[in-house]
Amino acid sequence: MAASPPQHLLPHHPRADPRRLSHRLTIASSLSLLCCSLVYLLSGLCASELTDRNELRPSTRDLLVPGPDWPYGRNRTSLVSLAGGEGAPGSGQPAQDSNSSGREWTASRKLPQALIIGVKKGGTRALLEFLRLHPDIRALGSEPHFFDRHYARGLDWYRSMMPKALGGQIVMEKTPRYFVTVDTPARVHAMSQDIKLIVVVRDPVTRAISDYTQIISKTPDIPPFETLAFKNHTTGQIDSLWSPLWIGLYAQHMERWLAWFPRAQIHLVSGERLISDPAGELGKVQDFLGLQRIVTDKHFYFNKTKGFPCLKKPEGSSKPHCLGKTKGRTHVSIDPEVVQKLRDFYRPHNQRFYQMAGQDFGWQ
Ligand SMILES: Nc1ncnc2c1ncn2[C@@H]1O[C@H](COP(=O)(O)OS(=O)(=O)O)[C@@H](OP(=O)(O)O)[C@H]1O
Repeated sequence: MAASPPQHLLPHHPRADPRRLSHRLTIASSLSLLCCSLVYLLSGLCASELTDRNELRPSTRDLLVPGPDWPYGRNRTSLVSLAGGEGAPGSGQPAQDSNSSGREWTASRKLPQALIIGVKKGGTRALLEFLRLHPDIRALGSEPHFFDRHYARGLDWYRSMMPKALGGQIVMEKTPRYFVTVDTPARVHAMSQDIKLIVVVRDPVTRAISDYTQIISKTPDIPPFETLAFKNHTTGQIDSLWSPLWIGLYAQHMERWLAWFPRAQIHLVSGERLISDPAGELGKVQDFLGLQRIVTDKHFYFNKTKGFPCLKKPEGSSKPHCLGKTKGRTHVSIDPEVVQKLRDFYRPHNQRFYQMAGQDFGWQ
């Protein structure tokens, strides 16, 4: 007959002790309840964190939708912009949204609350691309030219061109030609009396040469700068109606805007300081837009090869970014005597502009 093991070595069968069993069951169910609560709490936290990141603060990378001068294609929007080119409002189709991974159903298309209205060759692309780093700004990559060329398409069309934005975000676009087109101030005013207007101004002589450099790069057969700049080269009479010179009559253009908007609603950016101190100029623009100063000197570095400030690695990207090669190009060389004549021509106009602006931009 086989011997039974001693009683204390026998496996303890629960049924053998109902009191212990119920005690253990109570502990087990309390533990599982605690675990469930913990899992629930943690998943809730994760969900709300995702919501914050995607809805309230789309990543900087999502906001870096390249415009025509921004050589880093990323999605279909940027290709549409690139295809449209500067001055073309894309395909006329509603804007594709850059932040397709985000919770777009909470975002909507709104009319812009801020515009970069000029000036051509002032540094408007640099300003727009730098502002885009701000999570509270949604900016259209291409120039829609709504108020100067496509006004007849109506505000619904204009709205449909804008990128989707969340509640607190500011929608903006840049079309440098607005500053000099006669009907634009009244049209902008009819859309919004509160809109914030930004003008990047640059020494009008350098600006004119920059403008001409672009024109001759597209149409190499045009006459020399001197021929177009003077009505009569011998008498030195300037042709102020020649577009590259006419655009530089800032006081004249500013006067038209001031007939519709108070001075406080127009912010002037120095094109020269945008190059020498981009963070300083961006700080003032962010203040003007009522935004937190998020774009700071941490975002910029000076690229010696390009000779201009560029962006350090934007969030989510491993590469620094500079503007495209049509920005910051070598200007055609102009006879210094001609340059001096132009400086003399602009001096009184610049003085008048400084008075209107309440700011001396230090052009010679
Ligand atoms: N960071 C940076 N990188 C490159 N270029 C810069 C930058 N900041 C300002 N700029 C100046 O911007 C000038 C072009 O101005 P815009 O962008 O307003 O031109 S345009 O009206 O949209 O064609 C361009 O003019 P050019 O130098 O004549 O090419 C630049 O001087």
